[in-house]
Amino acid sequence: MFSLSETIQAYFGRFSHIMSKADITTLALFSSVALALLIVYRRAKRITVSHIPGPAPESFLLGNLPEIFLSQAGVPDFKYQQAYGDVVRVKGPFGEDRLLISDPKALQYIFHTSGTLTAHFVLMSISYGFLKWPERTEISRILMGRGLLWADGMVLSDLRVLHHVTASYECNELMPSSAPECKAFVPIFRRVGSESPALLSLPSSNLMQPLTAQWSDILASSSDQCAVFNVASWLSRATMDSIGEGDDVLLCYYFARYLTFCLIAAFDYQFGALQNADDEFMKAYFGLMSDTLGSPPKSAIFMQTILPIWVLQLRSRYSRSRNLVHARHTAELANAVTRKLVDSKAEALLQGKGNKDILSLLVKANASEKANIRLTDEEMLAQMRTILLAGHETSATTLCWVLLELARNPDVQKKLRDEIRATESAIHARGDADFTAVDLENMTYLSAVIKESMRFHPALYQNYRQAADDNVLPLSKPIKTLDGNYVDELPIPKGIKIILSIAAYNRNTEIFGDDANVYNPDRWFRQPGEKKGPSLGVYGNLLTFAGGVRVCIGWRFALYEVLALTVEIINNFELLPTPDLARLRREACLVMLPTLEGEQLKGENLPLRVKIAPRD
Ligand code: HEM
Repeated sequence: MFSLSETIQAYFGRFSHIMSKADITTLALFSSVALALLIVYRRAKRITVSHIPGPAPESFLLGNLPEIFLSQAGVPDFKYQQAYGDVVRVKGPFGEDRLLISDPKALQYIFHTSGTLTAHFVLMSISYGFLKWPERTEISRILMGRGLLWADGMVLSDLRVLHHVTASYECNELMPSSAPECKAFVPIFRRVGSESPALLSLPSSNLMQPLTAQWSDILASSSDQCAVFNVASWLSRATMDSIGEGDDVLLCYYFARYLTFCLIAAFDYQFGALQNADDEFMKAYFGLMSDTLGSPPKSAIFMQTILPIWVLQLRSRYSRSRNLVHARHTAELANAVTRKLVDSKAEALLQGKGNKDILSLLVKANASEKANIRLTDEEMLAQMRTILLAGHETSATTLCWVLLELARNPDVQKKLRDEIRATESAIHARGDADFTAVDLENMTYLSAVIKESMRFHPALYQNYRQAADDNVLPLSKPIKTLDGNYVDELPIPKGIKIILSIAAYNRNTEIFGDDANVYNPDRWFRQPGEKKGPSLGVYGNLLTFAGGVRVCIGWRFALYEVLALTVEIINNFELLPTPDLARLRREACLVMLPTLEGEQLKGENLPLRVKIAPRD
């Protein structure tokens, strides 16, 4: 082996006929030093995450995490975006560098490009460059068990779910790109919301009293035909009932992580949540998120961030802290409900009365499998609990924010009601009794209101990912680094934790216009040419349902549910703001829940004044 200076000397030795030996040695030494300096300089100039501007940490121990996890949802995201742009360096514990990203191209890379979904016969494999934060998946495990939201990486149970579901379905039924399965559920959403006699006569063993009928009764008995409702509580129960309903395959769809397919919501079960607000199961679910995840103490943020997962697991199993006791109690109730369902499906199958809902299919497929590849009880229940929570809390919250904006913007509310009633007249004129999925889709102002509300108030405001390997993020526009240079791509190290800000992306002015920070449904009628940026989300290019290989599996279901319930409520009622809204918070507890300042522990609260909407 030659040293660097010997190599250089050997090279310059070729010129010995024109240079003395001393000159060659000096030149070789000089070149070695220059080369070494160049390497050091290039290293120093190499852009790393620490060169990216960001807020000063609150403390060395916790960095910026208290502000990020204790503020109202989206508030730090918007603040950092304004001050530092769409890629922000934030600090974790002990000075660790993290990123908060709302840059469209970087997000597209993380959500879409870095993940691929490959079909091999009936199996699908997913390679995925950004995994979930382990401490966040532990939260999913506590709330929902080892289901779809929890899983990451090559999880055996995915293979099993995939196997069972594909064994039960024709492949084309699993891809609801035209969404016929979801549309088929519009009558159920309408029934949950409505008082239409035609729909009430749908066969049902335990028919709940619909939401509008109950509101109408309460208003009729009040002296001024007006009442203040905690709309959040009502909607939470209405969407729980929607999830529980359904006689057929609800929605189905692809995967999650490396291998998977789908899961489904048709439980073929009626929770009766609207009818019975005191139901123990419903009471446990109501307030679960705000109680277990809202405003965590700093010590909890610290522990969650630095403790190994097995310690967190022990803590969640044995801790006597109120929020963890609540989470365990809800898990037990949910397991009991879903276990009963599984047993009743198994019994029905034995008697040859099997239904076509997903649970029946799973039970059937599972029973016919060899023992070593059967879904365990725990796996089966976890998938069902995931659908229960992911499907009900998000839709209920979204509806809350839709109704809040309608109460705050009476012009928008009136315009929407006019469109709904004009459509209703057309439906009656053609001899039909009720809105169909196509009627809902064709209401352009309704669609603009829902898109705008989902843009402005995404129920899930952040996603949390960690780079599986060293990687390079492409950027939509160059970033000015702390030392004054510009970079148009950002190298990131393996393991770096990234917050994908759905809330901040949804307010990106380059994509949604200079007035992106204003609620304005009319923006959706602007020329499409005005929108720029890569294709990211499944609905209006919003990130509200995430995107790519881990997109929300229930987005179409949720969309029809929100459309149908909004139509039902606005057609029948006028919504007005109350003075309490001055205390309204966007509570950051994984899902962005409405709560009132000073009463966060009471759970979701959206107090709106409700009147019957007069007809001409
Ligand atoms: C407006 C309502 C909804 C919103 C805003 C929403 C949003 C989201 C988002 C942002 C994700 C990605 C989460 C992550 O990767 O960490 C997600 C995943 C998921 N959603 Fe939804 N969702 C809604 C309704 C539903 C419904 C109705 C269901 C079921 C019936 C559902 C089931 C799921 C499941 C199982 C996942 C996990 C997918 C995976 O990780 O592979 N969601 N949802």
